[in-house]
Amino acid sequence: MLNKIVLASASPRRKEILENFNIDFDIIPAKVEEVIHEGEEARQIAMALAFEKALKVMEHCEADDIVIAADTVVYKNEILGKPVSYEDAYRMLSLLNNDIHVVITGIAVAQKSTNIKIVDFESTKVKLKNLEPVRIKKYIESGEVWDKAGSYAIQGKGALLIDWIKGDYFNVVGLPISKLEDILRRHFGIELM
Ligand SMILES: Cc1cn([C@H]2C[C@H](O)[C@@H](COP(=O)(O)OP(=O)(O)OP(=O)(O)O)O2)c(=O)[nH]c1=O
Repeated sequence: MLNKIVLASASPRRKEILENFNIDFDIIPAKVEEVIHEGEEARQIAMALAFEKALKVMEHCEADDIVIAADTVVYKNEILGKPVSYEDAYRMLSLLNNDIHVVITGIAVAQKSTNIKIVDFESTKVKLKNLEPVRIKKYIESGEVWDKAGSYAIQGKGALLIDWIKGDYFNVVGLPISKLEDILRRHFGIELM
């Protein structure tokens, strides 16, 4: 019998990405408080939060279920999560403006019955164009910044802010699908092709 796959995420983007591949899955959102500790590295935070989400959801699953979770952060001198206000979004986008930053997604895959617990990360470099303050304001007013790490969505109107990217595009959107397949193939014999 095939193991059930559970995506531990409320993010519509993660669901949409995974739906494009050869895999049936259920969704159980993970409710974890995203606390960032002083001095922690971005990749450490992204991996720890992804791992926490996977473990939380695993409690509600059958022992054979394979649970997948992810967490995305944006990093430039500091770790940027989701904006909490207009000012916060403006500050983040001004920090990222006309420069290179990295988007890091932690990915965790876990199964209770085998005690397999894998945690890894993917990193993508993104360069933003030189944006006039009025363009940044207009973008925030578009309304898509709110549930996005770093206050932009590359898959939305945020595409207009981007100069170039180096690495996996899907990693920026929130799910490093190629890295995920590496993990699923290697540890569970599951192919997404
Ligand atoms: C940089 C960037 C982030 N994002 C999103 C991906 C993530 O959904 C979000 C970062 O928040 P996360 O905390 O990683 O995820 P989430 O709260 O949306 O969902 P869950 O914890 O239930 O899995 O930012 C984009 O959609 N596009 C982008 O270009």
